[in-house]
Amino acid sequence: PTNTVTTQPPTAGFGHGMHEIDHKDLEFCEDLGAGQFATVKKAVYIPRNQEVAVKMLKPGAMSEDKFIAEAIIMQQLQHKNLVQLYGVCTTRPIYLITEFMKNGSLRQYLRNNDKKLMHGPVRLDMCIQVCSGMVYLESKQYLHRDLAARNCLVGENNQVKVGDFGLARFVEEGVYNSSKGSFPVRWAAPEVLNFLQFSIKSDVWAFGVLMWEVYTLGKLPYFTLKNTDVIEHVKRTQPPLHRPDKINTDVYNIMKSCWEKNLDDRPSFKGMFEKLKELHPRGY
Ligand SMILES: CN(C)c1ccc2c(c1)CCN(c1cccc(-c3cc(Nc4ccc(C(=O)N5CCOCC5)cn4)c(=O)n(C)c3)c1CO)C2=O
Repeated sequence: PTNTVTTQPPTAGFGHGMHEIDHKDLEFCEDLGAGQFATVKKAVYIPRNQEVAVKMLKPGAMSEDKFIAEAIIMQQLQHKNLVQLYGVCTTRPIYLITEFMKNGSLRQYLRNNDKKLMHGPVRLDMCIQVCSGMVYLESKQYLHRDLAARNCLVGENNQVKVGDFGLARFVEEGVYNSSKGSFPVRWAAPEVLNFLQFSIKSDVWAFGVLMWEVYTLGKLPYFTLKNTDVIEHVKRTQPPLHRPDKINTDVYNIMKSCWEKNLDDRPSFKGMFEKLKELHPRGY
């Protein structure tokens, strides 16, 4: 029932429990880019003099009402490896105010910093951080639905966080699978390609592809194939992606386990997290 009085749980807002942020409390700085669904600007949240990112949903790209309702749940998802949603401006255009990550998307970071990322531990550490954020979402039975290096962000000293979790649900019908062919086929599990069957196990499949992106320093999965051929390839090729150079066999085995055809044979994020931590030289 919506009419019960609930004491606001401690939210990730700016501490005052409200999830509504007023436009006038934001001082905008430079553009951070425009995704398919939103344009994002850097800003300062004046009352706390805090750097934030402001995501302005592109009108029509996402159903705004559904999103506002979801924002309250998203704001309560709090973990050091999830980009924190601080609050929303519900007056149109809808703004989402999130934590600012100074080094942008993980995919860009991998491609722009390949020199210093060449040695193993850093790449394994990045996979462990993403896995840690996904262990938390798994524990909350919250699906990402579009896990990929482009949807993760990098902060100070190689800190990696999972972003835009759950937003895929609010993309207006037809935007994802529109003629623009923007559906993330290269990260999609067979049951998603066949039946759009999303589950934590399809997020696990995507995590395996993300690990491959990290170890290839941001290569496009199946870069020799075009989207339509990827669908056929994934259905009949096991493992779907070749072994990246200079990867530890145990790490590659974990990556391959994400791509089991039968989703029940794929590991949990919790299970992978434990195994990945054991493989890290500095130990966790
Ligand atoms: C439905 N799905 C899956 C969605 C929905 C929205 C979005 C995405 C997926 C993912 C893409 N995206 C999006 C679009 C634009 C910005 C952000 C985006 C970019 C940030 N940070 C930065 C920092 C620096 C730079 C930069 O310019 N450089 C160049 C110099 O070297 C350092 C990096 C870019 N972004 C940031 O902190 N947040 C929270 C979001 C984001 C991430 O949020 C979205 O807004």
